Amino acid sequence: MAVTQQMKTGKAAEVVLAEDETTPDVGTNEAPAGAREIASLTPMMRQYLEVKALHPDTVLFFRMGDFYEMFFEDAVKASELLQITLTARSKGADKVPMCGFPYHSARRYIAKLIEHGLKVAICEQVTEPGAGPGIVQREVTRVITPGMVLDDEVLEPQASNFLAALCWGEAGFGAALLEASTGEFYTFEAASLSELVEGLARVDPRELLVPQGQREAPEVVQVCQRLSRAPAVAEGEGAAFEHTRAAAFLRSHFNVQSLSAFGLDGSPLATGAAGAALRYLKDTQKTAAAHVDRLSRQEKSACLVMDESSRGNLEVLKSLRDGGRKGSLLGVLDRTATGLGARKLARWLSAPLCSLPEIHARLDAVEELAGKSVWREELVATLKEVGDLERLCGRLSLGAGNARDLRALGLSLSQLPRLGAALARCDAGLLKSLAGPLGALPELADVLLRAVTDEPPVVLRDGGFIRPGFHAELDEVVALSTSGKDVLLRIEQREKERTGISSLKIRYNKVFGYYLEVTKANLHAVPKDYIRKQTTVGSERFVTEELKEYEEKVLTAEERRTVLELQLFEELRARVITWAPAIRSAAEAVATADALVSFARCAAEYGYTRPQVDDTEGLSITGGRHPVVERMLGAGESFVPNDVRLDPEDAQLLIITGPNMAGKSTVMRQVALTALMAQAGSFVPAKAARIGLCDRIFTRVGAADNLARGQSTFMVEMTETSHILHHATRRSLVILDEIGRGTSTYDGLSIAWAVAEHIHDKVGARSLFATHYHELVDLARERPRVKNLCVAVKEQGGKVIFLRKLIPGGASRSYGIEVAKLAGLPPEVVSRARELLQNLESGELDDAGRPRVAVRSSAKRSPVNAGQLGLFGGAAPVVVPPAPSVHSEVLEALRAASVDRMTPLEALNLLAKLQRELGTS
Ligand SMILES: Nc1ncnc2c1ncn2[C@@H]1O[C@H](COP(=O)(O)OP(=O)(O)OP(=O)(O)O)[C@@H](O)[C@H]1O
Repeated sequence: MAVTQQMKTGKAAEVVLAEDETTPDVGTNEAPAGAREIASLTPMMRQYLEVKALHPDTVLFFRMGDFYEMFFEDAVKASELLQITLTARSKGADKVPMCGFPYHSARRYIAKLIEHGLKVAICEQVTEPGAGPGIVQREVTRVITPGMVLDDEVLEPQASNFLAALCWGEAGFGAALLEASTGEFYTFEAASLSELVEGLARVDPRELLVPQGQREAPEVVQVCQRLSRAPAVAEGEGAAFEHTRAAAFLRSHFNVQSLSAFGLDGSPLATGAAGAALRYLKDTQKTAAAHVDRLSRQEKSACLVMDESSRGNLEVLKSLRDGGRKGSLLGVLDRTATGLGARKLARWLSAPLCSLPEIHARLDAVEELAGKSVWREELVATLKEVGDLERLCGRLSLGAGNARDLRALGLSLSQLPRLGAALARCDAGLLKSLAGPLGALPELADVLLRAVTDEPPVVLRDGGFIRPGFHAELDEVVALSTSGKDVLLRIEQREKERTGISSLKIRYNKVFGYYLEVTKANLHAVPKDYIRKQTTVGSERFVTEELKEYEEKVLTAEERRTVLELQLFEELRARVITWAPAIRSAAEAVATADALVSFARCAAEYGYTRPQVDDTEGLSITGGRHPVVERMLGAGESFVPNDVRLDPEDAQLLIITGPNMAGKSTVMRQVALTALMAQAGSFVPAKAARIGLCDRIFTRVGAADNLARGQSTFMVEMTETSHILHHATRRSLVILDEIGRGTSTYDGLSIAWAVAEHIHDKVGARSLFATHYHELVDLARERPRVKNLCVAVKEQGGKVIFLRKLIPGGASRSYGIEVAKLAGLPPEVVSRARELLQNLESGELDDAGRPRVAVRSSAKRSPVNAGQLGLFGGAAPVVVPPAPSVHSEVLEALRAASVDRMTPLEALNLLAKLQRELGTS
């Protein structure tokens, strides 16, 4: 990094430009390196192509002085995506497409390319121009990929940015999740693809790393399709995933004899994935990755599992409307003060706990913080002063940080003792335990704040970031360079007086150094001891022996100052790296405190209560509200609370009926969200709640096409339902909204009924089942643990009033047509729908066996027209006289038969005759 920074000089730019101008022949604009005559290229373009050949799948930013340039197809692609002008190097047939921008705007452009899922390789000048024979040497110093980002401008503060390395075999899948900017590193193994996707979805990775040649493997394609945001896919060397090699690599990185402490014994797939992920980080960032100092294994049973579609349906992290945080549970509950806390909270909501002691520990902490409002807000004020410790430490450890990062780290660390002292005074065990890691770093904070100035420059090479008084030698050199400048000013004044040339100036440029400039009109007054250096349009430039001497002193002092400052920066950085594990522990404590404070703020401000979480299999919520819907209601609207009780003994499956728009989905979702919040350690929007631990939450809500997966709405619905039936247990919470609506009524009803029976008889999971099939309420008569509930409405003056109240019993009507009317369907369509509904309700078929539904009321009055219209018949009905059919004769004979006066034999004979007439015997 230091070398990189040293190259950022204007002088380098001049040399490179000169090199540019003297190299007109750069070949044709057919890009691939292999296809061109390398020998005929200029040395610099040869160098470019050599570097590019090592990084073929990246956009190569090639440093040329103060600019990054791109060539060939990279230039074409980048100019379009970045909206920068495409130019050409050289002319005629040898034109090479090229584009570029000043080095200091690189972050912005990197961010854009990463957003498009591309990788960027940064190729820097690693020798000083003119330092040796030939052209400046260049090397790729970092590769930035969607999953390997360190820069604040590219990263969202509240969101994690994970790489997921995957490998698979007969035993299943191994995954490693690595966050380059913070050093978080986890592994897990999965027996099936669904389980793998569940584990990955918790962190929503930006990039997948798979073994060479596997990018198109069905496993990879499916993972990409099933995640809510398709990640970029990179391939890593196959050998890096190989178990023994990966294990050796990990052992050497963590400096341990065995990987058993990381839970990797007997887990070849997880080990392979972890080894490959860490190697990818080291290879792309070209560093030792010291901040990755721990690796933990995620156990499935440790947290409440939600599959990707359930998490999406419940809008836990993102709203379904636009994929943003607003309108999601996270959007409501995130009142954190730091990026660290926001990321922690998102993690807690995507993986709620399954361990009662841990849940209770969080709830105790939230209870204490919720009850002490003044003190809580003081904590918030302190937390706001803490920067992103994880990312600051990560950047500095990976060699990508600058002096501003040191200063920000120093300021943040200096707040920790205050935070620690406040937490140590708490009663809740979890809060108290956070104080420990916060007290370990005052020494580092002190050094950083004493060393770095208040407003250091972004670019290290610009210098001036070490505070006076921190380093004696540096102070001396700085004094010399500034006093040298004073001397130059005195010389200028003296020479003006000596020559009488009042416009005489001492100036500086990189080629000639310091010189005296005299305008043409004053040349007659130039003394003999001036040595002419250069003539320009309006003036002449001179030097003197005295000026040369001072220049030497000033420049030497400035160079020495730069060298010293960079050296001091490296020393400070090394100190940060030494303290990295302690910084990461402190960051973890800050994040936990912040997330708990955020829960407490919501609890206090939104009127939440502490849930009772236990290991029973029941669930009971009194006066429950939907945490998001209640916050979205407009002025004058208020949320109607509802009670829900699920019990394995007598209310395991609740069938919820009610008109459209009544609030069925809302009440079911609020039950799921309440359970999820409770297990994440949050208070819940209810008067009282008792939640028996859930192992998984499943939701099958709404019907969304998944065209990307090539499946129809109904297919998606059935696939998800089948997943639930296979994976739900007695401890699960299942939310099913309108199962079967994606197909014909009879098919849908049959499927819904069979699914409900299966859940009751075989699965035993606590379930809520909303449906428009009123027939389903009959299930309660047959099955002991089925209970019917409906959402009440009132009819008043021909209008439907939604009461939003959940009451026992089944709904008798749908009011779908009333809702359609509310939605503005044309009046004639609404009244025709009413007519059709009446027909349907009075029987399916008319006497002639035709669908009654189509008959218009007016037509019913006229026997001539009976049964003549097709479903949704046209404006001019075609009159066809009813053809006597065998069926209608048989029906007529049946109708005429007086069964109560027949002997059994007569009845049998009649049956046989009718069958013969139908041709079935
Ligand atoms: N308890 C409540 N208090 C206040 N408003 C509510 C309540 N429940 C639902 N609502 C409002 O009613 C709207 C419709 O609710 P919801 O989508 O749950 O109805 P639904 O019965 O599932 O409808 P459909 O059968 O058409 O899917 C919600 O968007 C919300 O604004």
